[in-house]
Amino acid sequence: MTTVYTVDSIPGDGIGREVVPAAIRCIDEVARIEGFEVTWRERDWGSDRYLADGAMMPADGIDQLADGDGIFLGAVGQPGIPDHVTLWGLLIPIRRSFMQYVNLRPVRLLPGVEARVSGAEKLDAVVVRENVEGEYSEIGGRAYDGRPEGMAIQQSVFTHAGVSRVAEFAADLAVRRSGRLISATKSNGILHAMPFWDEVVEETVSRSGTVELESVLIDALAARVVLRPDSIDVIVASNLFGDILSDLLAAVAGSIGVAPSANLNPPREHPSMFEPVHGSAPDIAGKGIANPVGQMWAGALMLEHLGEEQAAKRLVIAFEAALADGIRTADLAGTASTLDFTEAVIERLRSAAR
Ligand SMILES: NC(=O)c1ccc[n+]([C@@H]2O[C@H](COP(=O)([O-])OP(=O)(O)OC[C@H]3O[C@@H](n4cnc5c(N)ncnc54)[C@H](O)[C@@H]3O)[C@@H](O)[C@H]2O)c1
Ligand SMILES: O=C(O)C[C@@H](O)C(=O)O
Ligand SMILES: [K+]
Ligand SMILES: [Mn+2]
Repeated sequence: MTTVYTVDSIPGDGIGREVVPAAIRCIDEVARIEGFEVTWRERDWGSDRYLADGAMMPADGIDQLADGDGIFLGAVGQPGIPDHVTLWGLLIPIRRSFMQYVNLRPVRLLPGVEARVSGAEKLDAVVVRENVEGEYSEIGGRAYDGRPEGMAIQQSVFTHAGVSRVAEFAADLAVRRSGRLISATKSNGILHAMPFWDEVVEETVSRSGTVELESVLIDALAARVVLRPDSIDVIVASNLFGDILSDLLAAVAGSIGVAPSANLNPPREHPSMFEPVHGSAPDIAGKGIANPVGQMWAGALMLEHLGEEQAAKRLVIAFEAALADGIRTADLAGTASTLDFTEAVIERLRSAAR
């Protein structure tokens, strides 16, 4: 009997609507080759829906996703709508409702891509970003809007459970890689939350036995990413620090357009969500030039999560081969369109399967 996976696809906004269909074509192709099927439940959720109905997704949107095997997201965000409305109306509720507390963001220099800084040739790292608490919180408020007394207060939330589970995940990953783990911190300036982060990370990682833990202040770590990218393997970081570091590392690896992310619910009690690191890129949306590699790689992470490791490998090998052959989009100084690149990947999937 053929295995069938049910995946909710949410292309969302901007280039999400270009790179999601591109990646789906490739996933369907590897599924055919490997002999399984994906039933896509396409959701037209996002900014257009918000403008028409006042909500990014239906009131029972989370329930609709709950029984699926995974969620395949493009990006949300559109000029004219405040970015917190689009993020908190769709992306963040999904991450939180499904306890996707790990945001896994691998990054490495892909074949054929020119290193932007020296040392990036050997860049091969993973950011383990805390994904449901930290600096992202609903706790706070505004007062006296529009008056000189106008103010905003935003509380960070760091819990023992939240920090230790993400640290444990990162330590386990470090054990399977170099054995080294960097914790991004700011315990010199952030008086309560970051010393707490340090303590809980240290206590958790020490239980893992062999992992060599290095706490690095986030400002110095940002510089180190650029100056010595090859000195970095696994990083565990709070929600905001991990967000910033992942764009920075992606840029060092050539383009934000190639970076994938997996929003994981490690106990597998709920579906996980796979998306590129990048956003809806309104500056290039509709031009057909977006790099679909980040979305394709996110698709490979999803296939791996589903247990289809062979299919995941095939997909990564195929987009790497297309890049190595010089087929590259404009962000990587190439001339290929999204469609050209996608066709090139499909061609390589087919010829490798022959
Ligand atoms: N997970 C998400 O849904 C998510 C992530 C980040 C940003 N956003 C939203 O996206 C919107 C735009 O945000 P931004 O401009 O800060 O970040 P962005 O990632 O959308 O774009 C930053 C720059 O990178 C380029 N870029 C991004 N992806 C690319 C790709 N695949 N190929 C080629 N070039 C690419 C863009 O053209 C732009 O110049 C905002 O509304 C923001 O809130 C959403
Ligand atoms: O988490 C966010 O802030 C949205 C986006 O920037 C991301 O990296 O997923
Ligand atoms: K995204
Ligand atoms: Mn981001």
